[in-house]
Amino acid sequence: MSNIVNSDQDTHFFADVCANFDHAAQFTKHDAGLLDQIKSCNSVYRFRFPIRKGNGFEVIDAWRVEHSHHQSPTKGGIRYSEMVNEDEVMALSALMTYKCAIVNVPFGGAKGGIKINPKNYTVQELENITRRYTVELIKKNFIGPNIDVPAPDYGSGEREMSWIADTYATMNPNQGDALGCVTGKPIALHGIAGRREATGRGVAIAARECVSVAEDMQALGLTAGLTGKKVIVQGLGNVGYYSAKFLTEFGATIVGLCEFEGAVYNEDGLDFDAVFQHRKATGSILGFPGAKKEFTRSGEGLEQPCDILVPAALENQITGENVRNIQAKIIVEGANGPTTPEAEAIFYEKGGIIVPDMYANAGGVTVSYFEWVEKPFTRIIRPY
Ligand SMILES: NC(=O)C1=CN([C@@H]2O[C@H](COP(=O)(O)OP(=O)(O)OC[C@H]3O[C@@H](n4cnc5c(N)ncnc54)[C@H](OP(=O)(O)O)[C@@H]3O)[C@@H](O)[C@H]2O)C=CC1
Ligand SMILES: O=C(O)CCC(=O)C(=O)O
Repeated sequence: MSNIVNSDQDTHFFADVCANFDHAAQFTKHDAGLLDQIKSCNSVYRFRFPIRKGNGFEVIDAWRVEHSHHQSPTKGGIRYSEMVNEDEVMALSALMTYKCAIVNVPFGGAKGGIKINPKNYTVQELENITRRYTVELIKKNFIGPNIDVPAPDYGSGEREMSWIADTYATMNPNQGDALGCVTGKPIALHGIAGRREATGRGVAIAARECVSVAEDMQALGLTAGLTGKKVIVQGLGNVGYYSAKFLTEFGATIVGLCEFEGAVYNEDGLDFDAVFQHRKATGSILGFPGAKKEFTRSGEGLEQPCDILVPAALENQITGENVRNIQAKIIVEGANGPTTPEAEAIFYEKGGIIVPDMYANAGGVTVSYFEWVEKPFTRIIRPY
């Protein structure tokens, strides 16, 4: 059982992001109207389209939200998840605006969502869905190298980005920079070396910088530096896998890994890649031979002894309900919005440190900027 709570019935993610904004805004002298303008989502495009499935049709719900047009283009990933809803996409698009501002990349924030569980579709069906989604965005001017530039997010990756690039370039045959309509593309299709690893690498660097401050670590009863620090990572997808990889390279010990179906733990250390390969081969993180403990409730994995917890799956994972059981002293947010405001307040009361998402996971959009700024003025030569 996972502890996901972002269902259609429980959607306050955007309100949480706005509450954090209001909290920060009180320390500024900006006009209230201007702050309101910054906070709101500028454009919310909700649409539905049919695809053929089996002998019939299925209607897919989808979104693209452009939170802020203060910079062009707007930028942000596309989430493929059956739990996607409008509130979530709005919240994620707002986080993109603030994230881009923090790392000073010249984009407004945006985000997309396609309400499907990719595991329930064939590759052909996923391609159809992605291409149709792209066409819908083109029709409404919600995509383009200087308009709005998607990227990978939860449930999507290089393959989906290549379908988007190809669809956009096909429909804009005279646009020389068409491939700049999306980032996170495969290297062979004008992607950029390092984008795949970028978010996790950034998370690991953020953790390394955080623990380098000796006084802060002393206050937590820890020594400075990553060497010997015990880490639990939630999510073994793009962000979680590369966070674990680089944290290991920087000297930390991965003691726990949590996935949808459960969690594994070994206080002496887990080989994250062996766990990943085990999950790939068996379909489950459970049953990994190197684990000393395993939990069928994924959330229990978060509550095991460690110094640093890296939630790298979804929002609302550390809540008022489980935060008191979290033994980590530092949370480095790989996912967007993994800690609710209530949990955050309690964690700070306990004396913990949180390295926030919009800084910790900004490596992805930073390297996306490098990919985008190259703006390949290249036509795709197709054999058909
Ligand atoms: N990709 C990127 O560049 C960036 C991503 N992010 C954020 O990072 C987070 C993860 O994204 P990303 O790594 O790309 O997504 P992926 O789809 O690559 O991986 C997500 C992983 O988390 C697992 N998972 C889902 N829910 C749970 C749960 N409740 N408990 C444990 N594991 C779970 C998934 O399992 P399963 O394999 O079963 O689906 C999957 O392995 C999201 O919040 C995203 O917005 C932030 C910045 C950039
Ligand atoms: O690489 C990008 O443009 C966006 C990545 C993303 O969606 C995110 O940082 O949450």
